[in-house]
Amino acid sequence: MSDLISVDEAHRRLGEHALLPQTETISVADAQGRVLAEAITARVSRPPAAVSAMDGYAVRLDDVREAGARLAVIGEAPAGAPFERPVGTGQAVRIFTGGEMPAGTNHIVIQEDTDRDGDTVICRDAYDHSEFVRPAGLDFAAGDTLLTPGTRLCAGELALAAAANHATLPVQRKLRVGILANGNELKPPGSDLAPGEIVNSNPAGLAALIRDWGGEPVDLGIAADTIDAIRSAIAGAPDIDIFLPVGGASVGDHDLMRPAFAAEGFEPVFEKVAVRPGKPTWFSRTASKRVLGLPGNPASALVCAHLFLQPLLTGAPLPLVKARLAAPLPANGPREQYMRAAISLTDGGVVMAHAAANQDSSLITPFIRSAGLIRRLPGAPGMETGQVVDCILIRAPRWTDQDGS
Ligand SMILES: Nc1nc2c(c(=O)[nH]1)N[C@H]1C(S)=C(S)[C@@H](COP(=O)(O)OP(=O)(O)OC[C@H]3O[C@@H](n4cnc5c(N)ncnc54)[C@H](O)[C@@H]3O)O[C@H]1N2
Ligand code: MOO
Repeated sequence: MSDLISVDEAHRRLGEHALLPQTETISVADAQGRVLAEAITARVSRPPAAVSAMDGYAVRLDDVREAGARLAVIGEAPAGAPFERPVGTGQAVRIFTGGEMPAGTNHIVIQEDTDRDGDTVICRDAYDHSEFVRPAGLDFAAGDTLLTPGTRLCAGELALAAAANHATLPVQRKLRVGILANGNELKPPGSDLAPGEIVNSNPAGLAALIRDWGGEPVDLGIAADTIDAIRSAIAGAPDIDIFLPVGGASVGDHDLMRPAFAAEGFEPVFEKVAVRPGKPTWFSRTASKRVLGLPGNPASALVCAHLFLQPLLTGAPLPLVKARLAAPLPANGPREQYMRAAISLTDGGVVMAHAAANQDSSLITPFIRSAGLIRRLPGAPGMETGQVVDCILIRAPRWTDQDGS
């Protein structure tokens, strides 16, 4: 089980052991960014009846085929208060945007093209086809399936669900991801640091990514470098779906995360991945829980969260784009490599990737300039400026970025 597996094989095993989503029902007002669990069907038609698209007069088209028609105004139809009687030949109804078309009318003359003489409206122009009428169900009809399961709810989807007369929506319950740091050297941000101590910085970045991917981060704190300390942190967090231990993943005497989780009943699915950075990344499971072990090196932790936690949380393929290299790259070694890179646009609109000069796995600073990770397959030859590479987007590019080195 200690085999070094490829990134593709790791993805296959993650997919095989993905947690089945559970459903909860929440208010539309709280549903931004959530993932629909069931199809949403329209409870009403929109618009519910034919309505006017403009302020003006609802008329019979046949009455205004000649310029200068004089029609008797027999009532009003503002939005929300339909005019109930049928409209006959030679008659018109004053109507406002969103008002229902009265029975018998099939055309709107906008008010700018009319003159008013007491209860008579004079339509100055001639018309040969119906205008400014929105038919019933133009947007959607009652019973239409509007949204399918798996849809992420953004502005358009939320407006649509509300318009279809849904106050609540069935969504996937957020997976609770428990971030567990480990290391006697770690202290919370803001601490007075003694010699040898460093800041526990990885959870801050990982929690942000978990939220971006629709999960709920839970800070399980810092466990000391003993199996018992790690085991009690695991046992003390019973409502976690995915444990995310960070650090203690490698082969040193203080790398105790795997044995601690094994002692708590987690069975290994993979133990190492041929990826750079992040070779010690590991994944284990019980019947209802998963644990993705990330290396403690900050760049390894963030990159491997993108590569392996993201698909576990979103169930979606990684967001790949093609870009041209802004600078040459050396040949790659035997591990698949993901290089932090700025993503920018040339004046001509070509997407460019510029790998950070230093790819050391301890560095955090390159992430503030990097919107992408250039993917280099095992043994890939050196590449020249302008050649096309695959990049995983790790955040929306700021297209004004010009350089990432
Ligand atoms: N003899 C070998 N040594 C190492 C190997 C190997 O194969 N053989 N692998 C190296 C690789 S690759 C990586 S990556 C690291 C992984 O190390 P661990 O996951 O065991 O991480 P730690 O040793 O706990 O920490 C590494 C580094 O990161 C710092 N760290 C840890 N946690 C945090 C945190 N929450 N916030 C900020 N910084 C953190 C820690 O202080 C260390 O400096 O192992 C190599 N070694
Ligand atoms: O995998 Mo480690 O991340 O190479 O430093």
